[in-house]
Amino acid sequence: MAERRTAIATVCLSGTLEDKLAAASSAGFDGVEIFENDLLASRLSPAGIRRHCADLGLSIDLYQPFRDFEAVPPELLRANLRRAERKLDLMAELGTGTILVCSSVSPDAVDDDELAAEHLHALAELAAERGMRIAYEALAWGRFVNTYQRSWRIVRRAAHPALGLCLDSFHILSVGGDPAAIRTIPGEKIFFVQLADAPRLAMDVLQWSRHHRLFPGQGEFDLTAFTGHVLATGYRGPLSLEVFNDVFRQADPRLTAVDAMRSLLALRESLGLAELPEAPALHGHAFAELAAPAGEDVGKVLAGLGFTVAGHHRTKPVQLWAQNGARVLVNKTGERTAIAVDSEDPGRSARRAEAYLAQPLRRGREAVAAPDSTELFFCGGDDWLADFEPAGEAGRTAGITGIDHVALTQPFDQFEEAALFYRSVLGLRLDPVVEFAAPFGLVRSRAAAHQGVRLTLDTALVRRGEWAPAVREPQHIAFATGDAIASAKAMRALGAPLLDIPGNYYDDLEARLDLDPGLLAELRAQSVLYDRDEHGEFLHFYTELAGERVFFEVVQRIGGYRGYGVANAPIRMAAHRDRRLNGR
Ligand SMILES: O=C(O)c1ccc(O)c(O)c1
Ligand SMILES: [Mg+2]
Repeated sequence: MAERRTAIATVCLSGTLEDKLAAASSAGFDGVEIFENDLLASRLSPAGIRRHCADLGLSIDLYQPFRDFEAVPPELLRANLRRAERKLDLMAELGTGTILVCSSVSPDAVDDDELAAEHLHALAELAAERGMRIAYEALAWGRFVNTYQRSWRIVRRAAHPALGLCLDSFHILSVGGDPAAIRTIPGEKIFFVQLADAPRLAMDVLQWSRHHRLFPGQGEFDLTAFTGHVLATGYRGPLSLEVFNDVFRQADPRLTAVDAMRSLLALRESLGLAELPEAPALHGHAFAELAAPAGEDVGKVLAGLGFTVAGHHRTKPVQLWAQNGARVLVNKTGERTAIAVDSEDPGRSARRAEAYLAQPLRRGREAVAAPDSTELFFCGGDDWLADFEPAGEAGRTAGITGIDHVALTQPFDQFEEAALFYRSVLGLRLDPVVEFAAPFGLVRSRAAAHQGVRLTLDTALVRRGEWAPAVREPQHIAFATGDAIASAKAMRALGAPLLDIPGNYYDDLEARLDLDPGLLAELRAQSVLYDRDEHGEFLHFYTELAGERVFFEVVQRIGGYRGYGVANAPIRMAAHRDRRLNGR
């Protein structure tokens, strides 16, 4: 597998053909599929594109798509063969040997496999004369040929050495096709393989395919099983990504190409085929670091939550606040947000992150940049405490035991990438994507957790305009307590600015969940929110914003509750907004 070639279709990336090729090359792809529209709009001649790709170290593995060719009346066949000859000539200039032919969607096509095979045979003859090959792909919305089984029957019937299949995971998995039967196809008849994932959406399959595909591991299809079936046939060609996605189409292609390559690395690892440093065991969060520009009194809020200053960084204006196992760094330069995990082997964690194309950071400790530029530190136990001059402030406490999770607001364009990044680099498990209607628009959220490390990723679903207050939603840290009600009381006594929750919320809790009246009264009195799932219960409350961007949450997990109280997030957001506007 180390020698397995990787490719990416130019349609995955934003920009002109030159932008796309530069991005694919710098992310380390071996080859590209050139999408016809990218070539048509380019000022480079086909021979010029060939030279440009060679300079970039890219092979051109496929030219595509050629549409509506087969099973048509004779006069149309003549026109289609003529059209095909021009494209085969173009491919000779491009220096590529394989063209993708999509199954027909034309109203002129007829439902006749014999005729389709005959026509594809004629096309394969033209290709063979030039030493080229035809890869026939069944589109999920093909007029008559819409499964790979049917395209395979036609290819078998045509029985031409220059005619084979293109298998595209989307067309197979979107419509519930059984990929296991791929194993019955001889590998040498599979001429090309295109990989795409997608979220499960109940919608027209063409729209789904053209707008919502994702890179492997970012959606809900089982690309590991699919690719396993393909490789079992002895297929020797490249693993190529073909992802039509509205966000990727407008995002920086250099970032998208790295994301794409990371998805292939993760896929290979899931197949046991990649030589990557294994993810070391994690032991929860070591610390979280908040950017607190001068004038934002994060310290005052932390003191109210029962934290004390436990140290001062030896060289930087960074304070260490602690309460039992919860450690927060407050960075007065206001420069960065960082998360730090406690790793069994920080060096290996960093090597793995770099193998997964994370940007290493020179921070004196093992650290890399995540896609949203959050800094990710790998600590070994309490080794990092050596960077701090201890400050033996007296220990008050309000019941916090550690960091439960860190919520990271993601730039819209980086949401899918971030989930794949944290999953592959840290070995976190991803929860399904959830969406909720917040006061200022839809929010998409996804949690990633493993071995005591929990992150939630959020993004506004639609770019926001002037009205919405929080284009950059605040980041927040959630602390764990064994008793949320007791912690809330203790924190109020310490002067913590806890967020007030409206009475309507508690009336609804009462209606929906028939809670014990005593518990409900306590929740209401302390502005503690409540949720439950099939595993347990969740009590949580928030502070007001400390400055523009930072607030804290305190959570109590009872039983095996697995969630994050997402259903309550709109209540929190409205309350923060209310506070900001009315000073209440
Ligand atoms: O959406 C399409 O038309 C289209 C074209 C070429 C492909 O390889 C494909 O999977 C889809
Ligand atoms: Mg395809």
